[in-house]
Amino acid sequence: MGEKAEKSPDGVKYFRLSEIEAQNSFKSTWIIIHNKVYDVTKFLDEHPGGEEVLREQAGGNATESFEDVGHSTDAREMAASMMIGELHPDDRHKISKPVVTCLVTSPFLSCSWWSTLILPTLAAAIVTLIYRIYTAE
Ligand code: HEM
Repeated sequence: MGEKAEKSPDGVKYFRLSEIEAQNSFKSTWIIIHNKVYDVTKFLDEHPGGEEVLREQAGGNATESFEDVGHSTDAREMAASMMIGELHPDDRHKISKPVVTCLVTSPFLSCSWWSTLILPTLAAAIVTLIYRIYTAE
């Protein structure tokens, strides 16, 4: 009870995360991208990126993988035609990741926890090394 699909005030169908997670088979494959729910069952063997990548995300949050690929506008329009509803607002926190504060940004690295830790540490180590060499004599 309570954990059933509902409609938002503007008529969008809301799915609970538990309902979406159950759609992870060949018979029915749903994925979540930006809190929207897509039924990609019929699209599996048409996907230019292959069905395997979609099946790996089945029943779960595919937002990051979808954006990492840098899908075209065409791809986004195709996705829109497969949208069947949205993740229930009360379940959205369950799939969102904690926000990483980016201390160091570099064009070669994306902001990740290790780059924010390793880069400053490495920089400090190099400065210390140079300082030691200059003050050795
Ligand atoms: C409804 C969702 C999706 C649609 C409509 C879609 C559609 C497409 C389309 C049309 C392309 C061709 C390139 C382009 O136009 O950007 C493509 C490529 C690709 N897609 Fe998707 N995609 C979806 C979801 C995903 C997800 C969730 C993943 C990863 C888990 C993924 C992984 C890829 C990869 C790796 C390629 C690149 C293939 C290559 O360049 O050889 N796609 N997709």
